[in-house]
Amino acid sequence: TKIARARITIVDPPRTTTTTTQPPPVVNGIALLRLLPTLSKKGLPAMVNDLYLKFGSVFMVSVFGIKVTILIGPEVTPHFFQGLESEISHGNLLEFTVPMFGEAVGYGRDAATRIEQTRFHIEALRPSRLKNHVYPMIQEVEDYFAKWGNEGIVDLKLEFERLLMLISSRVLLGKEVRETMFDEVYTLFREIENGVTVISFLFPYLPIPANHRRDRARTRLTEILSDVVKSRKNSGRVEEDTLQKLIDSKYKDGRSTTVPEVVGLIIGLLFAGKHTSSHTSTWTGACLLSHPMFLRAAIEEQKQIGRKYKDGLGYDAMLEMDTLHSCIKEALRMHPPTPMLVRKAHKHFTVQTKQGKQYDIPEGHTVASPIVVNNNIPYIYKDPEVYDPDRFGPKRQEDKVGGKFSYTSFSGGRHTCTGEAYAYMQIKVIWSHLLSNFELKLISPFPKTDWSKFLPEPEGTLFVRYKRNGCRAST
Ligand code: HEM
Repeated sequence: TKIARARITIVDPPRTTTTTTQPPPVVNGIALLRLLPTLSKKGLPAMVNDLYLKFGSVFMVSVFGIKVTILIGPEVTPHFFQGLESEISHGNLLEFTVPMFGEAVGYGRDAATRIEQTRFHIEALRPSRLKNHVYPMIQEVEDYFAKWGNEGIVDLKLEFERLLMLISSRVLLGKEVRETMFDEVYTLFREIENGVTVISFLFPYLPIPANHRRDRARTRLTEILSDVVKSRKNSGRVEEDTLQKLIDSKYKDGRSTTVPEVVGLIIGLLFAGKHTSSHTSTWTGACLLSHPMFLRAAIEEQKQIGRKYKDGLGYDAMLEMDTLHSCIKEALRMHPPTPMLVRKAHKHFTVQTKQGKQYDIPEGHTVASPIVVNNNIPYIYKDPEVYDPDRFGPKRQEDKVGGKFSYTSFSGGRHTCTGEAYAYMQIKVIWSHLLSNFELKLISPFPKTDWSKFLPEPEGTLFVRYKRNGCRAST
């Protein structure tokens, strides 16, 4: 049985046949004020959904004096996702990352350099490179859960946060950090992460305590990582991790990456990959452990794959875990860690809705596409409020049938997530181990989403009772 959870339900807006281009409908201040109770009680997706129902898939709101055009659904988002950087880009919307990653990378640099640096990320995280990372991931996961007792109660959210950082430090940062400096790096990184708030997003350089703590933490983290990079460069020592790939990266003109660039690039990857994967692992657990039918199917798949790969699971085995993959993908559909994508339109463009209306989006507008609403459109996803991993199975493939940009948890087009394959791999390694080795029971209620966080997460704790397979429960 599928257990429906109380979530937003989106109905298709009425169909019209107008074809003349017009400006997007404007949501005025009064309409926004009327939705404040919805925002405080049900959160951002419910509020944007209400606007979608009323205004359709394209509308404009004014927030803090900034005009934001909202685009919802695959019909109106192709240009948003794949338009040229000169026509639509992040503009200065990611300025808040400069004090986090440093001025040597990303939005501290010009667009051409940034594009080359994105290529370094893409090459360092290529799925083919993942093969080398799977064994270290498995080792890290086995060592971690070996420390659990035969039975007990744990907060999975807390466990995953630490475990994901352990995996990242081994696979991304490398053995120097993992073996001798993990605790300090973990603490510093959390300080930088905690510095990401609505205020730091809007005013990244405001002299407030949170920004000071973030700056102090980055200075120290930069010192530590710079020493690691310099020591490798000086000694000629070469490792198998992602840090090494960034050290070995070269610009088109043959120039090597500098130490501050390598450090900024690796902090950027840590930031992009850690909280997203850790919250997705938690949501996957909450969804699976509250849906017995899918839990049984995922456990059965582990048994089958375990029988096939008797000598131990590796890269190929992980790729065969289609059921687990769908369970994670469905948790991500319903609980995307990045709920809203934003861009700046440098040139006006036109969109056409499913109903045939055409809108002109003016140059200079901030444009946003809410993943939380895109992923719940009922003409693409049947009963979108229901956790149903089978929707991605070979018979239904709802996201493929819905067309390009129907599933946007990893964004799409020009800025699609470079770490998607890596993310699935590490979450599968974790859940494959848990499902194969433990009986798990959810104790906490199904978590709500904490919308007060800049990057929303499962609210509170996620307590589960575990019992190691083959162990008798104590009385
Ligand atoms: C479940 C886990 C993850 C989710 C849901 C996720 C989601 C996203 C999204 C939505 C974007 C696009 C933002 C935009 O269009 O503005 C993005 C970008 C990115 N992600 Fe992920 N991500 C995940 C894990 C990871 C991991 C593990 C890494 C690396 C280790 C990573 C690296 C990146 C990078 C480098 C970008 C920037 C791409 C660009 O701007 O060109 N992500 N991610």
